Amino acid sequence: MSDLESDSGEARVWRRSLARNQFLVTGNPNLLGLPYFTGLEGLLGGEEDNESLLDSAQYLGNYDSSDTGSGVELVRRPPPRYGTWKPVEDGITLTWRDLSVYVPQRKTWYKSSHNHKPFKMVLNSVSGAVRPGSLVALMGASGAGKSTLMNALAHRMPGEVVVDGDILVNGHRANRSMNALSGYVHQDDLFVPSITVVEHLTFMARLRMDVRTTNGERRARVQELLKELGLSRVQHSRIGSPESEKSLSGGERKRLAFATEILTDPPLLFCDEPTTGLDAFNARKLVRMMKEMAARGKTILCTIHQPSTDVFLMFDKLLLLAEGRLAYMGSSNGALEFLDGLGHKCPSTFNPADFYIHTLAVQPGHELRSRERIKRVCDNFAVSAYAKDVELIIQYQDNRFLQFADQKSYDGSYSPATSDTASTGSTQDSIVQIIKQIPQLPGWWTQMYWLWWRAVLDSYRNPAVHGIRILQKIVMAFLIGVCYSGVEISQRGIQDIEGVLFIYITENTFPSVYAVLNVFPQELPLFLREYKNGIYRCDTYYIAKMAALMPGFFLDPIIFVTICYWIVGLRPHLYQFFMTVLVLIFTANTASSCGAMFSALFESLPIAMLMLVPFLMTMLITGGLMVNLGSLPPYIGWLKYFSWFMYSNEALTVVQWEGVKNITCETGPRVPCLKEGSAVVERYSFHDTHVPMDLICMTILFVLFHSIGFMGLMSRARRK
Ligand SMILES: Nc1ncnc2c1ncn2[C@@H]1O[C@H](COP(=O)(O)OP(=O)(O)OP(=O)(O)O)[C@@H](O)[C@H]1O
Repeated sequence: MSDLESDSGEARVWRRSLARNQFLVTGNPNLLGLPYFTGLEGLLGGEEDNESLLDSAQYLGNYDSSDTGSGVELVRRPPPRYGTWKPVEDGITLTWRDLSVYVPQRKTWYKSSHNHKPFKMVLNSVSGAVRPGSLVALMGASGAGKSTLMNALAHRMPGEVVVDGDILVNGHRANRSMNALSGYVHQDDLFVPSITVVEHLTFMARLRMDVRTTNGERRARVQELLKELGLSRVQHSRIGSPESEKSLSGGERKRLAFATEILTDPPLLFCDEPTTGLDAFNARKLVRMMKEMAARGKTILCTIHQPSTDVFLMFDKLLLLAEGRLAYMGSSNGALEFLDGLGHKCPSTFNPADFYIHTLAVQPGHELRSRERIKRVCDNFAVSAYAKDVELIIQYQDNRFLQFADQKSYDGSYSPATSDTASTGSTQDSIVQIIKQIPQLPGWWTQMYWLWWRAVLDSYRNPAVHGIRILQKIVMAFLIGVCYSGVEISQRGIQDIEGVLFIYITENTFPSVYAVLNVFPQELPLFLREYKNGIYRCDTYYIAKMAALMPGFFLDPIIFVTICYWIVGLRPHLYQFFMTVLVLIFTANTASSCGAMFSALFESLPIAMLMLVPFLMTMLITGGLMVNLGSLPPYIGWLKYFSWFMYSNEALTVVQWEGVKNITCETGPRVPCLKEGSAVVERYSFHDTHVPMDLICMTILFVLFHSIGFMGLMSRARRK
């Protein structure tokens, strides 16, 4: 050891050990002259005790600290074990000041309109700070606003919710860049049920880990997490869903959700009740993992319900919320002292966590008294020394922000007087400058590929989507074939042939529409969450989802026509057969695009169905199947241009009757007779030169329906 510097006035000494990057510190860190410590000036207020040194050590984020009795030993942490990119070394300090959240209130018929307030305040001017290297427990009674606070801090609030106040990351407004910086373990976990645990983690590793990470490193990280979270045994089990064909237990799902969020080792982690549903052993193990992450400089904010005493003691700091207000923020022991000072003493037999919740809950039957108690606690906290400590950290972070703004305005690239929105761009740039090592996400094609991969696994493991549908197609093809077998080219045969073509169209329309109708409503919550987390774009999701289903809309018509065409006895030429298949492939795909449009436009399946039925009926009527197109009134006739039934019907009719001569006439001069195929085509107001145009029009409808569907999904994703 060698003395490197000492402060003569107050005999503060710091020394560095001979081992590289290892410090033994005694005295006030303000005097150390290290860049890490300079920022703490004023924050520590000249305190010299070891506790503030430990805090300082934690503040550094990339140091481990221990109290040796005579001083504090700081040891630089080893570099991360995986990936070519390194986690953020300086860590993240998250601060928020006067944060209020207002949620919209729906107007109900029984509430008089003058009493109706459009917004309800669920968070009331809450301020706080979380420093790197700390594991903070966010506690409060049910409905206190814990999830709301976490969502607001994580910038994962629905669009209709109003968030007022400042949220700063290392002194800068983070906004959407928060997605790249943070992981968020939600209270309710959402997965694609048909894929396995390892497939899910592989998918996430491909889309969330830095693009420079090698495949071997990704696989190693997945295996490491499976092992650490005790999921190796179930890695090849399907995740399943809690309502049906259950596969993973609730605890396993929780652990998988946690593994998903820590895959990238984010510098900031929000966990909303991650231990709910876990047994004591797994809850302890999970919190210990968080503790280890915090010890590596991560910033972790975690809501927790009824933790056992030992789990509770693992948290460094405590944040208590009550009725949307801040009731306490500081060390876990400090909360007991603070409440004790207000006359709320924790009985020795009580778990402190239970005591806090009990003290800050609105107790049924004693609402008024409970609210008075909560108000008193919150009011007292606002003027307490604990609140001042928090305020000091916030002020320090504010100063960093102002320094940045001054610097930018000096450079001429930033004006502090500009609006919040205007400053967002510069602020995001600054975040990128500060936190240089946030993962670089994969590009458009990689996203497409992996989303398609997951969608294919999902759809082909779901028997309702393909297996049963193909079986149904085969059965229907035989049934229809038998009913119409032996049609002939005669006057009576015209009706039979047109009838069977009508059945072909409907049989390739309705199943295709309904096959996709539930695709988006069913997966909407998962899509919205993943989209908000910035895992992928809306267009890649939409296209991948459709691309995964599309082979079915090629296969269905091929199977159907191959069986049915020959049994019915339609024109026995390869050209007519292949053209019939082709037209029906176009029909099935256009119909599926219509289903996708309704699926994406409406949030739930029943509403999508409700809207679809009149639309399909209109398309069917204007398709020339039920009514001669020539007799449609002009004010409704234009709708036929949106009807793929019409294009398909025309193309199939032309293909069947093209070049047909000498159709036998019934005996008797009064019976009308169509002697040639062209006369049949004309009879239905079709044109025998229109087949290519029919195919082009169906393609245009396909693109139009998908474009509308995509825009619907996009606007929902942005709104929610
Ligand atoms: N989007 C919303 N619309 C209407 N009310 C909301 C919304 N979000 C939150 N609230 C209300 O705000 C209050 C706080 O909700 P929040 O979910 O944050 O509580 P919590 O402390 O996380 O509760 P719990 O522990 O039960 O999950 C509740 O009364 C809730 O009904």
